[in-house]
Amino acid sequence: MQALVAVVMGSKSDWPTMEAAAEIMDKLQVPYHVEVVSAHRTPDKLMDFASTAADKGYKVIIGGAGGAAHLPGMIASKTRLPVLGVPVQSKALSGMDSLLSIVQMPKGIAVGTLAIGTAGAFNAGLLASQILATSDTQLAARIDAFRDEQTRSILDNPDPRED
Ligand SMILES: Nc1c(C(=O)O)ncn1[C@@H]1O[C@H](COP(=O)(O)O)[C@@H](O)[C@H]1O
Repeated sequence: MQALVAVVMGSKSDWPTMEAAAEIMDKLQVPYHVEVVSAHRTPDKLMDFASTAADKGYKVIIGGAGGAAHLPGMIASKTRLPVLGVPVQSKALSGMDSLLSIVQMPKGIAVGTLAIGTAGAFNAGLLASQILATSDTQLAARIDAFRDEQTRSILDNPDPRED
């Protein structure tokens, strides 16, 4: 099946965070592609990836990186596709470095920045799915069902002392 979302990350060490994006897209049946690409370590591959992403049929790109996280911004500089950036939690600065590297884009090149860590990765997968759902009514229905399920699980068990 044609992958509609590309999930790229700066290192294999980012996968334990970025797999949360895959988790929600699996649940919502959104086809995606996963690959390590680094602005710093594989700069030519990054430029090639970003400049051919739209021709490959991707509609949204999720980029996760930690530390000096230039990856999402550099991808955004070479593609018109929406880029969602996930700051991976770093050891030295707990992800504040990743967050600020991704969020402080200069005017004119946009990256949508999510929260630090797995919650941000999960929401990046969800937001990518919501973007695709603007032109896919079946996916929209699956997202509504996911949200209903989430709401119901809270309303059905509101006592904080019980699992
Ligand atoms: N921030 C970037 C980029 C980039 O922005 O291109 N490439 C790798 N990295 C990050 O370096 C961290 C440490 O990587 P290693 O664990 O491989 O040493 C990872 O979080 C990765 O995203």
